[in-house]
Amino acid sequence: MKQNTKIAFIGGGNMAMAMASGMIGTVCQAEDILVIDINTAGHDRWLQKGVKTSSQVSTDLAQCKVWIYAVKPQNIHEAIEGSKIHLQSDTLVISIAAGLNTQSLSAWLGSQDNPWPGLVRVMPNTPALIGKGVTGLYAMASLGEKDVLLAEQILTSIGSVVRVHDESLLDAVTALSGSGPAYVFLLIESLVGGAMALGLDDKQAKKLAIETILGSAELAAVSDQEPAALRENVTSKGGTTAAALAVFEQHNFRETVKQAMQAASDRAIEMAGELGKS
Ligand SMILES: NC(=O)C1=CN([C@@H]2O[C@H](COP(=O)(O)OP(=O)(O)OC[C@H]3O[C@@H](n4cnc5c(N)ncnc54)[C@H](OP(=O)(O)O)[C@@H]3O)[C@@H](O)[C@H]2O)C=CC1
Ligand SMILES: O=C(O)[C@@H]1CCC=N1
Repeated sequence: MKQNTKIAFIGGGNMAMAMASGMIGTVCQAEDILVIDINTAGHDRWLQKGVKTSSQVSTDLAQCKVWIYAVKPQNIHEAIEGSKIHLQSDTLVISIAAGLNTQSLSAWLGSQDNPWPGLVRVMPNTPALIGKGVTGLYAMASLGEKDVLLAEQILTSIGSVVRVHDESLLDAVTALSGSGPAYVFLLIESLVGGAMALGLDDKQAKKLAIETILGSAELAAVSDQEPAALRENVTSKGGTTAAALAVFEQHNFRETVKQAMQAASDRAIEMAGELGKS
């Protein structure tokens, strides 16, 4: 990435903050970022990071080669309408909004007859805050490979990137890694609750739960054994793990997870239908 490439976030909430935190000091400096957020309540957090913020668009936006729309899906059409006047012919636009597809977004950025060609749709996740995110990326076929590489370079600064060539798969990515951190936090909450019921205190329970998840994930990442084999390694015949797993099976754990992910994916498709009309 060229030095001093300017990057704008339109919407400066949780996800923009998570992404910018990973980007600053790796692919850019704080002064290379511009945040436009109509909600001034969060401006102080950005100023403390040394990032310029504004509650309205200005010609500063035209100086930014990369625009990242990081508003809620229901606000993106309005945000595009309010900013697109500053688009330059080489602006690379990245949308992180769940559900909304490139067909709607590129028509809003350009027009129905002349859709904006320079668009990448991505699905990051909140561990980006500590550089451990994982992002699904779909690039429109009309986008030049140089811009795809630029998008990948920016996103690699907040973790790893998985590119998909069929846009509909981004809804599956949303159901897995986009929403996934919430599933893991729910698991941590449940483990802590279970441990406290068994007598451990909150601090002990939290440490044991988090370290177990961290260690298991790292083991799965480096091991040449499949997750199922790693699970079997823990499960002694007639032992404690077998007793616990039997309860999970009785309550259809796998089916529950599958149904939850289906609901997330269905909701992404539903939002695209509700909001994605030009
Ligand atoms: N949170 C997550 O884990 C993930 C979220 N996403 C996607 O990221 C996007 C942002 O989510 P999140 O960061 O949680 O949302 P937030 O609500 O935290 O942040 C969005 C910010 O944008 C502001 N805003 C609203 N309209 C405009 C506008 N027209 N111009 C400029 N700013 C505006 C909002 O102000 P106000 O509060 O006044 O509305 C708010 O401060 C969503 O589209 C979501 O689908 C993707 C992956 C993971
Ligand atoms: O809950 C949501 O809609 C967003 C998208 C993925 C994570 N958070």
